Amino acid sequence: MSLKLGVPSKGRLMEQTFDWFADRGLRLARTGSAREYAGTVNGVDGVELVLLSASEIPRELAAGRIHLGVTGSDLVRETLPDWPASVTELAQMGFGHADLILAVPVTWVDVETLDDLDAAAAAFRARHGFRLRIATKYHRLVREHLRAQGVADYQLVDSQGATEGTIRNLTAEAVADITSTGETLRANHLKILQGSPIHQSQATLFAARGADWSSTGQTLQRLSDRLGLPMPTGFSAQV
Ligand SMILES: Nc1ncnc2c1ncn2[C@@H]1O[C@H](COP(=O)(O)OP(=O)(O)OP(=O)(O)O)[C@@H](O)[C@H]1O
Ligand SMILES: O=P(O)(O)OC[C@H]1O[C@H](OP(=O)(O)OP(=O)(O)O)[C@H](O)[C@@H]1O
Repeated sequence: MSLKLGVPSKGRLMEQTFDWFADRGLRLARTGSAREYAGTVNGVDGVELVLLSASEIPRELAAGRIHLGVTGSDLVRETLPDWPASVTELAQMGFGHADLILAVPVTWVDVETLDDLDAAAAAFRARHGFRLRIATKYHRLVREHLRAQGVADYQLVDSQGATEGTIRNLTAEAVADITSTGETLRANHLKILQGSPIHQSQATLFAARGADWSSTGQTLQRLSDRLGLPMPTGFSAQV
């Protein structure tokens, strides 16, 4: 049985993943046409490349259908309840950095912090008769963060893309989304609430606890050696 390595199938995340492995002596390459999501790994025997949407990789890891996977740390935390029970982090890869933040319109001059948002949310509910709406696709992470900070007077509305546009479209009053350059927020006249981001994400190499390691433990050992990573505990090489 080969060890299945899942990597993002397109865009910068795929290219930077290929570069990260190449810097460590492993050549990842797509095979066939640009639309064929299969590939090869040269440098360590017994590793099969599986190209997947970055957002599907957490679920594939949790189901044990891939042994290793590269995706954003935000997507693993958002997708998998109790993620450390399903996967273990092998390496933070140093690219794909993005902060999950809360943002409100720049015209809300009295709202700079989460405490301010909490106060504004109470006033909003009193005035409008419904809870302030926060648009996001990061439901789990946002709920956990707001619960930990004692903020309850809000509702989440789902937005799977173009989230910053929801305020202009009057479907939300605030957004929780990832940002890297800040350009999308600026273009939509939004400002980030002060304080730590909800999560600081980067591309990360994960191993699936539930995958079948019975015949792939030795391959993981060879791969870890090649990448200069310690062999993770609980995945010991099988002879
Ligand atoms: N503007 C950005 N800058 C840096 N990282 C980003 C940016 N947008 C997304 N990311 C990161 O890239 C990863 C993948 O994001 P995204 O959700 O777009 O992938 P995806 O849903 O798999 O894409 P698709 O469904 O179109 O294949 C996430 O971990 C996210 O944090
Ligand atoms: O801070 P910036 O560099 O402007 O990047 C932030 C934008 O990037 C992501 O969107 P993406 O391009 O993935 O499209 P989406 O809106 O469909 O999620 C994210 O959702 C923000 O909209």
